[in-house]
Amino acid sequence: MKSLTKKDLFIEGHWVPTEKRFAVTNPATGETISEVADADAELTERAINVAEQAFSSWSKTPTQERVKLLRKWYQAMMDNQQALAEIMSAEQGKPVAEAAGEIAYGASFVDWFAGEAERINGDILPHTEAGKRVMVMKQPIGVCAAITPWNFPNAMITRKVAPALAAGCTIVVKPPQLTPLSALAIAQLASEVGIPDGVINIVPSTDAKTVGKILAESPKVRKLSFTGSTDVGKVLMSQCASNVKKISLELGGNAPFLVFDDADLDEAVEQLIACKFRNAGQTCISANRVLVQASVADKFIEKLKPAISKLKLGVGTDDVDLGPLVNQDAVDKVNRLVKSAVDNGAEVVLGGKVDSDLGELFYQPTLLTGVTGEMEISEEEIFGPVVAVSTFDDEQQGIERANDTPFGLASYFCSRSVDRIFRVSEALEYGMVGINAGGISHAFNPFGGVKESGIGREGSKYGIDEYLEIKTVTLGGL
Ligand SMILES: O=CCCC(=O)O
Repeated sequence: MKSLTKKDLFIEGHWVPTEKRFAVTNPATGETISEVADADAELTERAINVAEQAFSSWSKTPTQERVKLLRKWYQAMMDNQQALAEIMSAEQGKPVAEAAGEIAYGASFVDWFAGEAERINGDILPHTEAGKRVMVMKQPIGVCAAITPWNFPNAMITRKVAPALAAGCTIVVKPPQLTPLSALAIAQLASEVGIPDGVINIVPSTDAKTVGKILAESPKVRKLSFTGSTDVGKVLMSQCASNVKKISLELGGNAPFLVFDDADLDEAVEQLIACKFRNAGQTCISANRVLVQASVADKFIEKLKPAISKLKLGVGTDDVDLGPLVNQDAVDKVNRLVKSAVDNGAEVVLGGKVDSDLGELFYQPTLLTGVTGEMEISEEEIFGPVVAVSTFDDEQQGIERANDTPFGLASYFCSRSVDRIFRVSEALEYGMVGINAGGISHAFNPFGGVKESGIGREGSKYGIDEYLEIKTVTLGGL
């Protein structure tokens, strides 16, 4: 087996160096861990052309052959789980154990979509005219592009690449500048297990605007899937409009986490901690606004305090619960939101600053109370380890506050009453609702949002449809 630490572009099964390179740093230490090749417009076009050539044979490869290769790729990721987790932790900062969890989560999309490849079935429909039948065929959409974020350097790639390959599509991936190494490592494994050259191409780049525009505007690319900010998603969507490209967007969120007066408060605390502190809060489905019914707020906060206090912050290679934030911009944003909340009357109960003994990117697990819906911290995605608690009086007000945002990705609530569970889950304007559950992500769940949180669903039995076209074939003369 070759080393999984790769630093060049991956195009047509070859490692392609470039003269211009960029540094990838370890957020825990500030050290440069690699100098990675930097794709420009020409290399991006080359990757698209290669994916187009590979499409003609991959799309015709028998399903069972594609399934076999996907299952081998899944197994290779699991066999190398620890090595991949160490690469991820070094470039992204999350604890190695958590990174290993992400590798299993990421690999599970490959396994899941290998299964879905076996169930791409068409239909034969009756026709109103005698002597006619209608066949519905499902065909791979063509060359795909994926633009992925730094917070889940493995799973956000596999959640797009696996259904694309399962459907018979080829793909060009632009991984994030901050975490390209995880992407290149799984490309190496794909190559080792025999996924044909050109089926997966990886083009890390510092010029995200140019590469993104080429991928969005190229008529050779028939589908673009993006996970990232709403602002960038809107730009890509307008660029994709130039050739009416199919697009999936998984964008920003502002997840409410409601605790009702009939909740099991111990369970609510446990689920909130799991949800909020995953990846140090740098998760698009992280609880952003913790809304607690006023009558149970004091009791809830008393239970929450010790649970947050015992979280261990530190370097990802140690036995810790959370690592550093990804870079200084991330820390600056959290500092700004916390300061503005405090200036407007919120109280810091725990944390509220960087732990500079550990380093400048290590933000302490933080609890803020007295937060209101008007504060910036309630309107923006915090993307850091800050629990911002506000209160509401009754169910109706809780739902209104929860829906009072242009975003609609994930939402959560805790309640033990069956009628409330149905009422509230129907009333929440979100693509995903966790009830007494802070963990809602699985390969078999549809993942995606409404409103400005995106378009389309990833994972699940629905996820493969994003990579397929439906063709209606009417047969006469029967
Ligand atoms: O942050 C985005 C995705 C996280 C997940 O898949 O649970």
